[in-house]
Amino acid sequence: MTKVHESPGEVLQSHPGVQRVPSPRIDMFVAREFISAELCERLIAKIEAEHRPSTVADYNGDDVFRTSSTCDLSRDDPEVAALAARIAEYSGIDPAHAEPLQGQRYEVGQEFKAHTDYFEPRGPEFEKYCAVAGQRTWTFMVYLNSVEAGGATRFKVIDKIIQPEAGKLVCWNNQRPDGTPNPATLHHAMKVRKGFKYVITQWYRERPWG
Ligand SMILES: O=C(O)CCC(=O)C(=O)O
Ligand SMILES: [Fe+2]
Repeated sequence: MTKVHESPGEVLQSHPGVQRVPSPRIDMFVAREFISAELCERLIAKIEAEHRPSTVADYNGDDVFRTSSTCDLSRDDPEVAALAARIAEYSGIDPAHAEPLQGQRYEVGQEFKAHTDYFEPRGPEFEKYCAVAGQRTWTFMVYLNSVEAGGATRFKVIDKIIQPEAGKLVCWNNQRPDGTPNPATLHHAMKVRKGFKYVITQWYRERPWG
């Protein structure tokens, strides 16, 4: 059993095979082969079956800021529910704080320019997105395929690039230890140059999702 006083960072650190990204500015971990190649394939099929243009909070006037597609993965799908449960258990985070799981799909030329996953505390849409469940805390992202070219995730403040690889988990705390948003989490899903890119994303909130 996970002890309640353990932080997600401590819980994550305890798993065999997990690597802490060596930066004093961000709590970030990578685990290869977090899910099987077979599960990756089935999740890709679900994303292919249903996706819509991705959206952004706090529109900044750039119509090509996020050009990917998003799939809302249903909790009624037992495989989706099992994956959400697995991530919660792995992180030690209360599953009630999880947003619905999403899939993201990128074609050649598509990207999500440098952004943070937290909502701008003074932004016009903070109230709309955060009134019930509060700010985003941790991001868990699993790459579902190895992209033929391009598609890496670049954290430019900490000078770290994560390459897509089927089943690889990357996760980070969007907040600093004092609970304020951490600008060092800035990241860019770089353009796919060849093939497709698929990921799943699990975001957690300060309070239960509702
Ligand atoms: O696809 C990626 O590499 C990153 C995706 C991302 O940053 C997001 O969906 O918030
Ligand atoms: Fe992001």
